[in-house]
Amino acid sequence: MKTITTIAELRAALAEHRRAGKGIGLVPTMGYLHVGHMELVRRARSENDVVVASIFVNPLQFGPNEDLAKYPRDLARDQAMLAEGGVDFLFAPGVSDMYPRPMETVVDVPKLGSELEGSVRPGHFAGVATVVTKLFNIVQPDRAYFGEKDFQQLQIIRRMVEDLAQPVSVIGVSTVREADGLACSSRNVYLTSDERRAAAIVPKALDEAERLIAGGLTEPGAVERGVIDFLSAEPLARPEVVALRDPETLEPILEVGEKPVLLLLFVRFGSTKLLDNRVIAPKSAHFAKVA
Ligand SMILES: Nc1ncnc2c1ncn2[C@@H]1O[C@H](COP(=O)(O)OP(=O)(O)OP(=O)(O)O)[C@@H](O)[C@H]1O
Ligand SMILES: CC(C)(CO)[C@@H](O)C(=O)[O-]
Ligand code: BAL
Repeated sequence: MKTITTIAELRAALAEHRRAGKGIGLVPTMGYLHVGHMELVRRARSENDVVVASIFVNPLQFGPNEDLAKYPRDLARDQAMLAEGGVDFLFAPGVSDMYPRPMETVVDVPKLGSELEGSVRPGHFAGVATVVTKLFNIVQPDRAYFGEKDFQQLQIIRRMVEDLAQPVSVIGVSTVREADGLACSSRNVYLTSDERRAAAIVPKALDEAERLIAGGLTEPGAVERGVIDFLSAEPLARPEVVALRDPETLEPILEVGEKPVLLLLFVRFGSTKLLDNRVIAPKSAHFAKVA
C-alpha cells in the first residue's frame, strides 16, 4: 500500500489505472479505524481492481464547539490495518493539501442536511457534502462506500450524487456492531467505562421501537415517546434526536403503514454523541429479543 498526501501525486498514481480501464473504489474515512471501516474496505476490495482509502479529519464538518482538535488519530495503526485489508492507496492529506486556500465553494444539501443530526450540528452536512465532492473529484472512483450507521449522511450523499450527476455509484454498507450491539464508532473511545456500559441501551432502543411497531403502534409520535421512555431508564443517556422518518426523504411520516420506516437516534453520553438507526419493515417487525 502506498500512502500519498498530495492531490497531484494521487491523481498521477491513479491515471495509469484509469487509462487501463481498472475499476476504482473509494472508502472515505476520518481515520482511527475499527472493524466497521474494515467492512467498507472488504466490500471495496471485493468489487474493484484498485482500492483507495482516505483519512482526513475534515475541519469543514466540525462546529466551533465540537471535537476537531481532540478527534482520535493513529496513522501508523490505520496504515497497518489498511495494508492488511488490501488497500492499494491511502490518501492522507493535511488540511493545507485539501484546502490550500479557504474554501469559497460549498456543496450543500440544505433540506436533508438541516434535519435530524443536522438540527443539532448546523453546517455539518454541508461540510461533509463539500469534502466528499472534492474527494470524488480527486479520485474519480467508480464506486464509493459509506456506512449505514451514518444513515442521514448516506442519504445526503446519494441525493447529492443524483442531483449533480456525479459519476459514481454510492454503496451503503450495513452497520458493524460490538458484542453488546453498540455500533462501532471511532468516538466510542471517548466513553468512560460507565458510559460505555450504559451505551448498550442505544441498540436496545431500536429493538424497542421494532417491538412497539410489531405490537400495532402506528402513530409515529407514540413510537418516538415509547423509545424516549425506554431510554430514560438509563440516567447517563441524553437523547437529542429520536425520530421516525421516511427512510429516503427523511421526512416525518403521518402514520406507520406498510412501508418501511426509519428510526434514527442521536444520543449523548457525557460529551460523546452516538448515532444509530434501523429501517423497520412494519409487516416483518418481530418481537426482537432483548438480552
Ligand atoms: N460501525 C460501522 N459499520 C459500518 N460502517 C461504519 C461504521 N462506523 C463508521 N462507518 C462508516 O465509515 C465511514 C467513515 O466514518 P468515520 O471515519 O466518521 O467513522 P466513525 O466511526 O463513524 O466516526 P465517528 O465516531 O466520528 O462518527 C463512514 O461511511 C461511516 O458511516
Ligand atoms: C464521509 C466522511 C469521511 C467525510 O469527511 C465523514 O463524514 C465520515 O467519516 O463519515
Ligand atoms: N461519521 C460522521 C462524521 C462526523 O461525525 O463528523
